[in-house]
Amino acid sequence: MTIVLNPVWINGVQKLKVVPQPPPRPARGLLPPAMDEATHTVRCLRQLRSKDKNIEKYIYLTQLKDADHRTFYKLCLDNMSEITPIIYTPTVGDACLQFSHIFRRPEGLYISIKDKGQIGKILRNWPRIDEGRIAVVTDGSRILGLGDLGLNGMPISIGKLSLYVAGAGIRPSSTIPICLDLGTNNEQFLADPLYLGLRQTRVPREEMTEFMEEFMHEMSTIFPNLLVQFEDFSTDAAFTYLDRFRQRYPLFNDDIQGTGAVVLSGFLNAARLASQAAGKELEDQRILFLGAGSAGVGVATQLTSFFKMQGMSEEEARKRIWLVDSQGLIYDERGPMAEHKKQFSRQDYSGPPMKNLTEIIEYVKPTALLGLSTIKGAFNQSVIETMSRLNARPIIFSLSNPVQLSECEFHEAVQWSAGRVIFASGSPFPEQTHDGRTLYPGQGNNMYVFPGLGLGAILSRASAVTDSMVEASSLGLADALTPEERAQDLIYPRIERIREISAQIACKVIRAAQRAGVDRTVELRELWDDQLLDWVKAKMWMP
Ligand SMILES: NC(=O)c1ccc[n+]([C@@H]2O[C@H](COP(=O)([O-])OP(=O)(O)OC[C@H]3O[C@@H](n4cnc5c(N)ncnc54)[C@H](O)[C@@H]3O)[C@@H](O)[C@H]2O)c1
Ligand SMILES: O=C(O)C[C@H](O)C(=O)O
Ligand SMILES: [Mg+2]
Repeated sequence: MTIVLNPVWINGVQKLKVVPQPPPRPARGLLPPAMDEATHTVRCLRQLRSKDKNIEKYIYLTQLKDADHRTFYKLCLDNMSEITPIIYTPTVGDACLQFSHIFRRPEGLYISIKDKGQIGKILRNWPRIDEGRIAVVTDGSRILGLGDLGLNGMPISIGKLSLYVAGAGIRPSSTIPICLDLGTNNEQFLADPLYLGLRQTRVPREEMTEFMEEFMHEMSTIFPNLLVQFEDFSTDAAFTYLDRFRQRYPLFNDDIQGTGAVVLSGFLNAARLASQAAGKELEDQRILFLGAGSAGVGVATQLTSFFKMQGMSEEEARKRIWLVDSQGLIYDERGPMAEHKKQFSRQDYSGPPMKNLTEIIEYVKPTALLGLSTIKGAFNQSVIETMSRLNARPIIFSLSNPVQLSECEFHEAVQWSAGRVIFASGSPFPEQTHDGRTLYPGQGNNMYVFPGLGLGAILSRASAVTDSMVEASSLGLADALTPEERAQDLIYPRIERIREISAQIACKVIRAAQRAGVDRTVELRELWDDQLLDWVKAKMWMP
């Protein structure tokens, strides 16, 4: 790659900045005479649309990215709402299930338990060490709601990083998709002769922790400017390694923190609509969760901020939140429970275990019902009709992924609530017409947050990702709705505007990093807000 040194002014001082240049056009004769970029993008879009199955579209796009990443990202940017569901949720779920069968060429880094003791040596094999800025790391132990997929989880890291590039303009060469192979308990994969991972069950937790310590240490030594995003670790590992490493390295857990931020943002907008319709105050909201895993508890924790913004204490805020897991309503007298659930365990209920969701709704009288349970159809007609009887505009977020695990589909929520629902889902659903009106579902997926959160953390060279930075990303997203989007009752902006939104989120994150004193690009402190926004936008890579 050619390098050009461009003079730039920083705080009145002229410095030379390294600007990598695109590769030169192939020599005359090596391209057909009528080949031009714009028409080629149209050609690729036609080829993509000619495929019937989404998994074939996924394979086509993977190969296009490998052969010609500029055209791939141009296609993404020009067709965000069409392409995101293919390279990301929900199709990426099928890509993971079939990864060992559809695999063409390797992409990313594979580190296995067999590499313990020499992880640094393996990391040094990465061809672009100096450029590394963001790694998405999974151990494949809880891929979407699909369970333990072992090494087949790699497409999750790849898909998230494609959205970093498309959605936030992170330079492709600075992204590192990583899959840690610590074994799998997926018997079907272990028996599959094509499975690409180690043929062994998962290692005990103690051994995993030693591995993770070595991995994080070597990562920070070899890639000193790297932000790490943990993705789709099983519940206990997700909480354990976030707590263990977040003070020592710049990292965040997308399922706990990214999801918390995206749902807080959508909830802020939804609660305004619901409270207006009911003629009530924002502080009257009561939230019931189905699912108390890493995402459920992550979101519940972040939603306490909603109540604190209304002037409540932490304790009062928690009292507005009820959690249900596979055993039913979570309350102290039920008996021993996992550590992460305790903070939301109810002390004000002491009857027999309550398992039926409609009965729990009658007891709690929630204004909002949020699903992170992986249970398809859990929000059935009786559940939604009960929510609709209790609320002028019920808030229903059916957040489990992929689409076949969603607690309910948008058309069901519209029909059973007679068009009154305020709805968001993890996976995309088509819009609906009701009584001559077009209703749009929100996509409450962390994809709205992690690109901007990551961009802000990378550009400020934050030494840690603080709670205040995560919250700033959420408020940045909530504020990003345009008047037109608000007029259509949207609670999330349209995905086509993701670059603009990511830039706004990144600015809020940078300011939060500065307030927390974890920023290391200190010259950004001198910039006014509009200068900072311009600077962030100028940093974004364009295909
Ligand atoms: N929309 C998003 O951005 C987003 C982000 C993260 C996770 N998710 C999705 O959320 C889901 C859960 O993820 P997680 O990491 O919390 O998983 P998890 O395995 O940690 O948690 C699942 C939870 O659901 C509960 N559950 C299981 N069966 C139940 C039942 N029959 N009734 C009630 N509760 C039941 C479990 O007890 C557990 O508390 C997944 O489908 C994941 O894809 C969505
Ligand atoms: O990957 C997604 O689509 C969202 C989330 O991180 C999940 O695990 O479901
Ligand atoms: Mg995830």
